[in-house]
This record gives sequence, C-alpha cells and structure tokens, in this order.
Amino acid sequence: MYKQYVSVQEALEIILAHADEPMIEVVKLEDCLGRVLAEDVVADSPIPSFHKSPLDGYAVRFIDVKDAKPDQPVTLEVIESVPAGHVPALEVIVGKATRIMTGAPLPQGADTIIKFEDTNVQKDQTQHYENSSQHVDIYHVPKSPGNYSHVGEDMEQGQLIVTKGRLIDAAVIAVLASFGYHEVHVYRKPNAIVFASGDELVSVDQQPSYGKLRNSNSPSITAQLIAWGVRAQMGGIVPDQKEQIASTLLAALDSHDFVVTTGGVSVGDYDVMKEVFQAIGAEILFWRVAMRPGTPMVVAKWKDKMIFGLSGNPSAAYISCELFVRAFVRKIQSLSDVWREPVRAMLTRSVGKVVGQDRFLRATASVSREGSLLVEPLATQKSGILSNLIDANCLIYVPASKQKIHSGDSVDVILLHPPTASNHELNRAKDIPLFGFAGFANSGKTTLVCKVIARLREMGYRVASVKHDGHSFQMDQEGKDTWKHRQAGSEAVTITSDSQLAFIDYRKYEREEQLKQALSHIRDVDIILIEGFKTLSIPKIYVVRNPDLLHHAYELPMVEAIATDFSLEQQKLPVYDINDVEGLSRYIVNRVLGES
Ligand SMILES: Nc1nc2c(c(=O)[nH]1)N[C@H]1C(S)=C(S)[C@@H](COP(=O)(O)OP(=O)(O)OC[C@H]3O[C@@H](n4cnc5c(N)ncnc54)[C@H](O)[C@@H]3O)O[C@H]1N2
Ligand code: MOO
Repeated sequence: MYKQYVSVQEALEIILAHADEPMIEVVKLEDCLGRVLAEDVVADSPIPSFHKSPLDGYAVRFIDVKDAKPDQPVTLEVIESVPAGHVPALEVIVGKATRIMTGAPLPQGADTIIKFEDTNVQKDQTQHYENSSQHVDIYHVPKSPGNYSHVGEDMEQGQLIVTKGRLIDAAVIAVLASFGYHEVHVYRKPNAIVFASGDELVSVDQQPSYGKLRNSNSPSITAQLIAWGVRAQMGGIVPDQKEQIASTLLAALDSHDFVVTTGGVSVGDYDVMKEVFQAIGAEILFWRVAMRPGTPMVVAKWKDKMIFGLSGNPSAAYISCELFVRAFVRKIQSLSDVWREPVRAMLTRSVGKVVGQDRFLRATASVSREGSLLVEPLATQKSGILSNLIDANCLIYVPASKQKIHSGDSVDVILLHPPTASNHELNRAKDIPLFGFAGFANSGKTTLVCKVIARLREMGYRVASVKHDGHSFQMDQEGKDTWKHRQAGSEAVTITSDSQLAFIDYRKYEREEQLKQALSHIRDVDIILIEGFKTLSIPKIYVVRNPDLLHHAYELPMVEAIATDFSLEQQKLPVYDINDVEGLSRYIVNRVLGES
C-alpha cells in the first residue's frame, strides 16, 4: 500500500530519492546558454597571460618619474609605441618611456603606466620613434609602481573557476570562451510531456460551451517546465476515460523522461488518475500531501520514469509544480538548491487559517525603502483561483501548527520571483514583535502604555519601549560631560555606566528612520511597545478620548483595536475600555506573541 497524506518534507524526499543522475552530452559554446555545466572549469593558463597595460598612456620606470608634479614635470624620451596585440621591441631604460595602448603587453623594464591625461607630448605625434626624439612630460604619478594588470590577476593557472552543476549564463560563457571551450560538456536536458484530464476541458483555440472551460493547466505547466530547462511539450487533453488515459500515458512514457498530468486525482467519481497509474503498472509512491493548496497529488514511478499527477485546480497545480516538480527537475539536471530556502519577511496583513495543514499562501513580496522584506498575502487563497497567480511572486509558508498569522509577524516566504520595490516605510531591524499605541495629544496613551508595560512585566515578559516626542526633548544637561562632547562637535554621544546606557544622536532623521534607529539598539526583550509614530505601518491600538477624533482609527495604518473611555456604537474594529489594562495586555500578548 502506498503512503497517504505525506508531509511536504516527506513528499520532497520521496521525489528526490527517485531523481536519477543526469546524462552528459557535448554542445557547441554558442548553444550552451541556459544549460547546466557538467565539467569543472579549471584555468589551464593564467589570465591575463602577460603583464598588460590597463590604460592608454606611457609605460615608464617608477623610479624615473616618482617626483613628478604638475608644476615640476619629469621629461622622458619616448622610444616606441605599442598597440594592443603587438609585442614591445625595446626595453624601457633610465629616462625612457614607451607609448602604450590599453591591452598591450608591458615592455621590459617598465613597472608603471602613466595615463595620457597626466602627460603632455612635446613634439608632433608620430608612429615611428626610431629616428625621432619625441619627448613626453609626466605631470602626475601613481603612489606606487605596479599599476598594470599582472599575469594571473584575473584567473590564476590551476584555479577552479566554475564548478559543474552551474547554470550557464553569459558570465560562464565568457569564462568558457577565455579558456577555449568551443564545445562544452553539459547535462542532457530532460524531456517531458504534460497532459490535462477532464471531460470539461476544451483546447485553447475552442469556444467553451456551458459547463466547459479552456485547458489552462497544460500551457502553464509546460511553460514552468521550459523555464526550468526541460524540453517540455503539451500533450493535449485526455478525457476522464481510463483506457484512453492508460494508452496515452504508456505511449508518452516510452519517449519521455517524465510525465505530468493535471486533474482527476481527488476522490470524485471520475478522478481516475491514480487507478490508471496502477493499471499501467506504475508504483504509486504517494497520494495526497498534507498541504493546501495541492493536497490531491499523486506521484508514481513507471520503470525508471516518474509520473506527477497534479491537481486540476489551476493554482494548486501551479504551486505543486513550483515546489515539487521543480525540485525534481533541478535534481535531474544536477542543479543545486532544489528547494528554495525560505527567507523571513514581515507580514503586512493578518490571515486566519482554516485548515490544519501546511499552507502555501500566494503573496506579494516587496522590499521597503529601508531594505526590509515585506510580504502581503493576496486577497483570495482558493485553489481554483487562477488570476492572483499573476501577482504572486512568493508563497508564504504557514506550518500546520499555526492557527493565524498576524500583521507584523516574521513569516517564512518562498520567493518564486524577485521581490518588487515597496512604498512601505518601516524597517524592523530585529525579529522582536512590535506593538504600537497611537493617539493625539491628551488621549491618555502614555498612561495606558505605562500600565500595559507594568502588566506585561507582571506576566513575565521582558518589555522595551520607544516613545516618539513631537517636540524637541532634552536629555543632556548643560555643563555635563556628554554636553561638552556635543559642544565639541560629536554627532552622537553615548554614555554608559554599569547600570545603564544612553545614546543621544543629534542628527536629523525622517520619522521611520527614527524608529529604525531606536529599534536597532534594542535586543533581548520579548516585545517592543511603540508610543507615537502613528503614521508608520506597525500593528497598533488607537487611543482616543475625543469622539471627534474616532475616525482616525480607520485612517491610520494598521490600527487593530480602539481603546477609549466613551461608549461606542458597533464598530468594525474591536473596542476596549481605556482602563481595561488586563484585556488590552491579553490582546497584545495573544496578537504578537502568539500566546493566550
Ligand atoms: N470530496 C472531496 N472533494 C474534493 C476534495 C476532497 O478532499 N474531498 N479535494 C478538493 C481539492 S482540495 C482539490 S485541489 C480538487 C482537486 O481535484 P482534482 O485534482 O481531481 O481535479 P479536477 O477535479 O479534475 O479539477 C479541479 C478543478 O480544476 C479545473 N481544471 C481541471 N483541469 C483543468 C485544466 N487543465 N485547466 C483549467 N482548469 C482545470 C476543473 O474544471 C475543476 O474546476 O478536488 C476537490 N474536491
Ligand atoms: O488541495 Mo486543493 O488544491 O486546496 O483545493
């Protein structure tokens, strides 16, 4: 009996265990772009192979020119001119110089190149120096000799330059060309065919009648495979009819390294894919992965060929393909990083989780102006929804154990494409959860923050806080030593003792940079409470005691709850009494520390 409901990790391990070593073939250099290198490239000669000039100028002896200055030039006699590709005939001896072009070999005796801009030729320029006595004035010299390209400066003889398993791009091609690889050993491209199953499907060029739809999976899966280096072809639509699928598959398996199908892998009356795989003698490696989307996936092996039966739901098929088929495809091409390592990103919107399975949420990752990675889950996560794949450049991985992920959380993200630039402004320097209290003057937010700090302390949490002051506060005292440092011109004064440390930075920062700077000094606490900074994107409680200001709760970014002392009609946001320190503290703990 085959395995059912394997974990994501197990599914990956099983698939990779069946990914065989690739074969090697030889292709011409001009055909190797995008292929995978099957041999190590070791420098069989140094590059450059001769000392060469990196400038258009004069090759000289440093000792002759070292004292040259703009008002005291040194004059040398020019003995010859060497273009690139030509060999110098004469040695540079005392008082002589060779006119030299970029890329030309350094003449004997010379150890320094003076660029044209630092020289002045005294006579008419001529190509023939043997009988003329042309001179050059040198006005400026480098600090030391040796400003030419040395033998092996770029690549030393015997050095390993590119390792096998590397995807060949233009840079690798430059190296291959430099060492004379007019033919290159590469791993053979795997070939594959993609079928779609379902009586409801019509091909792309047809008009679907009621109840039917166009087959979008085959083109998209084929495109994914091609992008990963597979010679993939679309095998068309097969009806939900066992014998027909079986014969189609057998013919396809014969001439392809692996086969991908979509649809027919769930528990419906016409979900026949698994049975067909068994009927043609394939071994089912597993059926169903404990993840969403993409639960109903069946992976089988027929002789030495793999069959991936992906879900019919377009985004489930796309995501399973991105994760599992891609890993397989990379392994059989000997590429590394078969599984994209997740990176951490800050979630900008909370999401609840409806299933007790690992989830991969379609999302948009972006880099904030300060360089933090942010991630925004897309509005709908239904596996039948195709359109939001357009905006999904990443998947948020939410392990089965998490019930909800909250905005401000640090989450695992699998990047499918590079993140976009973001207009989000906050950069959290550390992974400590932040929670804010925002309000206008006299809202009572300081009193509330202090009570919450005290309560969180009682609950055993280590708390740090950051306060934004709308005015210019005074930390320094006139006449004290830190004040004297400041007066002397120090831009940031730090004072420490065995019991405390204070850092006073006198530079002006934009609002979000102020918070970033403040956060960069905090570590080893469980939570950081932020008072003020109401316009920044951090999860926050809006504190309000003036009904006229209530509307800001819905205008400021990331307000999650309201704390007030007046009674309110039904609100979209949860409302707490401003004195309900226990309730508010529990909310914060629950919310950002994931505990209750
Ligand atoms: N009783 C249950 N029903 C379902 C379960 C379950 O656990 N119990 N799982 C659901 C989940 S989750 C998924 S995902 C789907 C997967 O079903 P199949 O993989 O068998 O796929 P189909 O039923 O063939 O199709 C699903 C859906 O996708 C459309 N589709 C199919 N192929 C294509 C294509 N080539 N291009 C575009 N769209 C396609 C198809 O019309 C369906 O709407 O099962 C749930 N059911
Ligand atoms: O496993 Mo299915 O792909 O979520 O709908």
